[in-house]
Amino acid sequence: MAYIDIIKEKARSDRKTIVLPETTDKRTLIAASHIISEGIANIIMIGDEEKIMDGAGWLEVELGGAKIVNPEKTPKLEEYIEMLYELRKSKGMTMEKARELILNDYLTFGVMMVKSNDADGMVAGACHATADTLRPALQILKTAPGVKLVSGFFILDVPDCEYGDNGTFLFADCGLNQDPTSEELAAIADSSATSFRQLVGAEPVIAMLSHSTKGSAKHPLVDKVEEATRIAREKYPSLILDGELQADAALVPQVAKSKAPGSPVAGKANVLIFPNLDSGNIGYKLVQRLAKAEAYGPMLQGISRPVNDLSRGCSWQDIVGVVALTAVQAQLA
Ligand SMILES: CC(C)(COP(=O)(O)OP(=O)(O)OC[C@H]1O[C@@H](n2cnc3c(N)ncnc32)[C@H](O)[C@@H]1OP(=O)(O)O)[C@@H](O)C(=O)NCCC(=O)NCCS
Ligand SMILES: CC(=O)OP(=O)(O)O
Repeated sequence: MAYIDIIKEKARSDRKTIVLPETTDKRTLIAASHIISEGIANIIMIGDEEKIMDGAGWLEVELGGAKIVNPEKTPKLEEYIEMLYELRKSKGMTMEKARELILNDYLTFGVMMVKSNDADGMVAGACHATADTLRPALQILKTAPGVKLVSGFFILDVPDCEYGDNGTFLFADCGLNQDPTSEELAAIADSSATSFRQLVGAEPVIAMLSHSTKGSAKHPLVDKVEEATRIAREKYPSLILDGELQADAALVPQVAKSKAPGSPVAGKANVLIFPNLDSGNIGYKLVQRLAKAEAYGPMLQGISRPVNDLSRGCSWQDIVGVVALTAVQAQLA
């Protein structure tokens, strides 16, 4: 069974309610119809019912089972405005600004639905840049208890691949933290271990990636990853984690033997922690496009409720996959 089919099956076993606020996006409408017909999640779409149904009619997709919430007509309008104002007034939010956001910014409206337990999770980002998609989630939902940093990961399912967990990998951070410190990289490794266990169901084997393996290069960039490895080992001693490792040493047993003999991770890694967002974002897109991998994300970890992003380059199938993964996160929340 393909990785994502297992996730869809899990999602179906305890159906959650996911908000899709980008209802002018064609791929989102097509994805919604598949999610409903496959029973993966209950769907809430935000916007004007007539416009959404016109869009669906034009695309010839069935949205019969979706709940449509129009911010202008919802009985929850005043409650959400008041709540947003209360949550953000110390950061300069006014009642007027809160009203404008709740009425006009569907991403903020969707996050407020999740915050208010009117939905279990949200997926957006097909037609919004990541910064705009994630900001309301970070501002309103905040980190989960005991977590300092939210980070972004992808699940990659690589065809015909003998590495990782039968070709399935977690890559982080590919979406959020632009230049994490050593301390932050260690925290990203710990959150990624939890996400991997939850969503892949296997033991994480974590490589802290660099352009150097075990001191083969000298540079402050290498020192950062070496220090992150030291911190992670000290703070999370039960993790199977090693660094600094180049990608080939992390993945390929033959290369691991010569570059990092004796490493518990080299040649076996299934969780790859990138040193910064340039390498993480470029790395996942190369694997997705050149190796024809399925790429689901950027998913968030460390946030208090499940809200996940998409690439603007996503397909409707990617949206279905991320919704299924979001539903599984919601089951575990
Ligand atoms: C997401 C992002 C926009 C946040 O940065 P920002 O707009 O400058 O916003 P701020 O730093 O003021 O953060 C906004 C809020 O989110 C919180 N926040 C930001 N990053 C956070 C993180 N990694 N973990 C937890 N909270 C975070 C801040 O604490 C702040 O909360 P507050 O307003 O209650 O104080 C920024 O990190 C970013 O642009 N990341 C890259 C996204 C991207 O382009 N990715 C590539 C494509 S996937
Ligand atoms: C994840 C990502 O790179 O998002 P986008 O392609 O929308 O910038």
